[in-house]
Amino acid sequence: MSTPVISLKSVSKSFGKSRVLRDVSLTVEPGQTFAFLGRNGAGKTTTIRLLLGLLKRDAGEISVLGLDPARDALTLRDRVGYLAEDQAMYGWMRVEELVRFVAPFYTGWDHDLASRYLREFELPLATKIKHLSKGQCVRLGLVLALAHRPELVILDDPALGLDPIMRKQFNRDLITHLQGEGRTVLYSSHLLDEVEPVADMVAILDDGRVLRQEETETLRADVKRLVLRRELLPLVARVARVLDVRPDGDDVAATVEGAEAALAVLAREGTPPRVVDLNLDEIFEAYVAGRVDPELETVQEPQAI
Ligand SMILES: Nc1ncnc2c1ncn2[C@@H]1O[C@H](COP(=O)(O)OP(=O)(O)OP(=O)(O)O)[C@@H](O)[C@H]1O
Repeated sequence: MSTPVISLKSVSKSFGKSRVLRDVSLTVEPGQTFAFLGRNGAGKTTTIRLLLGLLKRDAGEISVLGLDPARDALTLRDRVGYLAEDQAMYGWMRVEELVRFVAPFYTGWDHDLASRYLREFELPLATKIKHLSKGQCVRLGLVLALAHRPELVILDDPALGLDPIMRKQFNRDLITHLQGEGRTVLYSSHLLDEVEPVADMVAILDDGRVLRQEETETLRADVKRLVLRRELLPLVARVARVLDVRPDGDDVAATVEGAEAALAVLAREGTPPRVVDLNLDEIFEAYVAGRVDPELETVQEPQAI
């Protein structure tokens, strides 16, 4: 087993009385593109700030590239590329001035690569930062995050300020390029259709807790929507976790974790359901906003013990 690039073990963080992260454990392996998913306020940015040593944890262990960010934040800054959600930049500088200003902070700054990204992202070198559009600011932030060829790239909602065409290009070209170079990418987002084609691993964070970390393909195989007669639900709930149930004509559509076991038990009963494959968006929604009857939860209780 290789050493993980990122490891969080039982990490907690509060701001005053508000507990923002509860017992968070995550692992990101070298070369992975890791999608860190959560709704607004779930705790994604707080986790990222802990990884960069910009905040201190209250409890738990964190290792990034083998270092403790609370102690080695400066060393890490040289080895990690970070694009913040709301990147603050010196508005009075021109694009080329800012790039020249930032370069000496990094030992591995690659001037040719910076020029290439500036060209590819069509950034106007002589324009002042304060006159750039939002999308241009994101693209400039990316140049600054990537030109020192970091081993780990952390992108906090990077596609947020980009138009749909730029977003597609971003995913197809940039992430593929980073993957091709073997870089590890942690990509925080709630624009899931953007993440789906590029992520190897997915973690779903909700209200400061990790609900699931799984390889994207495994998650898709494990979580399915089954359309079946309502009276069969308790049977399913005994072998699988029902995340969401909603009416579907005379039947119900149940989104379940553990689809294989559910299908096996329904096959034994001679009542195979209609199976619907789900995209990441639908899986995410089932985990964070799924609704299940209270009576079904009672059936499920023994499973949780
Ligand atoms: N410095 C702070 N002081 C107090 N509360 C904070 C601070 N930073 C974050 N929070 C709170 O912690 C919670 C998690 O915020 P965080 O920014 O980590 O969420 P997020 O998942 O990144 O959300 P978004 O997708 O909206 O950026 C929120 O309720 C937020 O208000």
